[in-house]
Amino acid sequence: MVFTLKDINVCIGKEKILHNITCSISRGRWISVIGTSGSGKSTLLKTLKGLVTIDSGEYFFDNRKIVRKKSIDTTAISEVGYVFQYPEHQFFQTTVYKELVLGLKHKQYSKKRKTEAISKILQLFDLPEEIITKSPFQLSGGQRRKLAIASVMITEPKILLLDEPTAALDPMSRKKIVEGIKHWQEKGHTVIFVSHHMEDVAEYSDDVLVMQRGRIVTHMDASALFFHHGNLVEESGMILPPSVQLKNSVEKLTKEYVDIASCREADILAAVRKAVTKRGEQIV
Ligand SMILES: Nc1ncnc2c1ncn2[C@@H]1O[C@H](COP(=O)(O)OP(=O)(O)OP(=O)(O)O)[C@@H](O)[C@H]1O
Repeated sequence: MVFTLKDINVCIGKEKILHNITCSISRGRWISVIGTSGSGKSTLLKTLKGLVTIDSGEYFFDNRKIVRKKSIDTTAISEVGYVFQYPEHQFFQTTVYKELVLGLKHKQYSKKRKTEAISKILQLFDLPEEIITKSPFQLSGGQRRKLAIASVMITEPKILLLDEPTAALDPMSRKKIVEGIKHWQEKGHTVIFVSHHMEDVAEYSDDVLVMQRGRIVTHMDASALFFHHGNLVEESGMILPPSVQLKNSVEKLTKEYVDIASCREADILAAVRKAVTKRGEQIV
């Protein structure tokens, strides 16, 4: 297990924000964290990155206990990259170039290699080279979000904590970025992804963690959650992904269970198409 939390409680001021959080996360998986606004998703991510004080409970990273007297040994989690919910919170440099080169400061790269690494990451995120002399605060909202992810990715973390990384992005940019992250995860990296986009959650997650009022309501395989425990999603105040809603409507209409391998949209649409075609043939 890369992360193991046991009975973690987090208070901010006098308010208890996280209640008895217990969960284990394996390496190499994509875990999405969902829940309505204020359910504690960002606070959970901040807890994993050691950005909030843990009131009580135990935190193990790679099976090593890393909380001592409420504070986290952050050097133990240096391979964990964190993309803030609001990109503005992570920019400290005066130019995009400085922001990106900062991520390479621990690498023994020549100037040429640094420039190449920066060009490569800009290309990956579809950001024009011209922006490198600009202040991060002169970029558009979507460009800032891309820069926020790029400036963490350039450090080559093994684990990425992403807090709503695609908010404020147009649909094409969103798809491109999430697919890029998926491609990176499939090479053996771990992704913990907070998102309100249920389509993305269904499309890319291995497991989903559902939060409600600072508690983990459930943590299970994405297909099992959306196909067999959709009530937990809805009872927690969220809406099922459109493709899952379509599957449910077809099942209601045909009174037959539609068997589907995964909750990825293409798999659902193929199975629904098959079920509808079969029914059409029976009618004829
Ligand atoms: N710095 C803070 N001071 C006081 N309360 C806070 C602070 N940060 C978070 N909270 C409270 O903790 C609770 C959980 O907030 P959190 O940001 O973790 O929720 P979230 O699920 O990420 O919400 P969203 O989807 O809106 O980003 C909320 O009630 C919030 O008001």
